[in-house]
Amino acid sequence: MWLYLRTAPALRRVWLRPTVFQATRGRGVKVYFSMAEARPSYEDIQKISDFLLSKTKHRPKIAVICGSGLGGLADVVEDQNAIDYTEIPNFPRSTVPGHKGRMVFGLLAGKTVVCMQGRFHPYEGYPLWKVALPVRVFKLMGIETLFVTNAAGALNSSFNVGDIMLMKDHISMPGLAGDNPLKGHNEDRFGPRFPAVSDAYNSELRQLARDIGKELGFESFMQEGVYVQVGGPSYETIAECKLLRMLGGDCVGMSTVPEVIAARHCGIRVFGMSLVTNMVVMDYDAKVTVNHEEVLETGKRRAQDMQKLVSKMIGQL
Ligand SMILES: O=P(O)(O)O[C@H]1O[C@H](CO)[C@@H](O)[C@H]1O
Ligand SMILES: Nc1nc2[nH]cnc2c(=O)[nH]1
Repeated sequence: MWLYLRTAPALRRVWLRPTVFQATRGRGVKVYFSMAEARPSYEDIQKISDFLLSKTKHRPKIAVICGSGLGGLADVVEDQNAIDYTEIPNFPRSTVPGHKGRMVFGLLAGKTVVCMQGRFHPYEGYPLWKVALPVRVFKLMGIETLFVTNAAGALNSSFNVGDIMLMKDHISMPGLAGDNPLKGHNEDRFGPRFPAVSDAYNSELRQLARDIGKELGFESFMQEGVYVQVGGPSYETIAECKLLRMLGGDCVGMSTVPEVIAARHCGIRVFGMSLVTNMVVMDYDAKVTVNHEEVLETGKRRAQDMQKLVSKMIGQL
């Protein structure tokens, strides 16, 4: 059963699920309803894609999702058309400092791109399908390659603040606990019910990053490793950090994996990169704690190098 609610700024369609049936003596059956926001259909996502393409002459095949404090890349896009998320119908809003909340179309290193200057996170209250929604919009726009960046804490003690880690794999804590952006009805027009993600991070793009990193003299601060996605927004306890390191994680953050899973599901190839903005706290005697200001500050310091690496890679695609 559908219920239509008028909420700012739009009319929202809410699916009412009958959840509890309770027999009442002599009075038939009582039905209780719980509310869940309806997922957009393929056609709804097509409308978002058409809306965006109607606002720009650019027709990108490459998309970039910028992490916390790493949106500067979108500012150097040339001949740009920027669309605020608040203008896009049925699109989430950015609520986190360091995420401007704009979709920027234009040219980077001579290639047509679209950059998301700000991503969505589960801790903002968004379900995983909504966090990954922009990737499906990208698919219907014609995107073939996705670059994802994020700010992350290093679990690997041989890493340093300011290192760039090429993502070779991930561990999704929400995924292992049963939450996944693909949970629920599978839309076959995007991809199969059971997609493989053992090859999620494209090895040729990783090799290109290594080669370009070498050319740029970045070898001393380039790493490769496994990103662990946690729910946040609280940072990890010391015991959690020790556990995640034992599981094989090199960096930890609160994002990226939902977008990567949705991208691989619909056949978009992915390159992922983490900027180490802090070392996680592993010592009970430590006097330091992690904070978002430090995360954004490190982002600023290393942003230029990350931008150089990403634009050179895009230039060579
Ligand atoms: O992953 P991005 O969006 O780069 O941001 C990272 O930094 C924030 C915490 O400081 C969290 O949102 C974490 O996921
Ligand atoms: N979960 C998590 N996310 C981060 N983003 C940047 N640093 C961190 C961190 O230490 N932990």
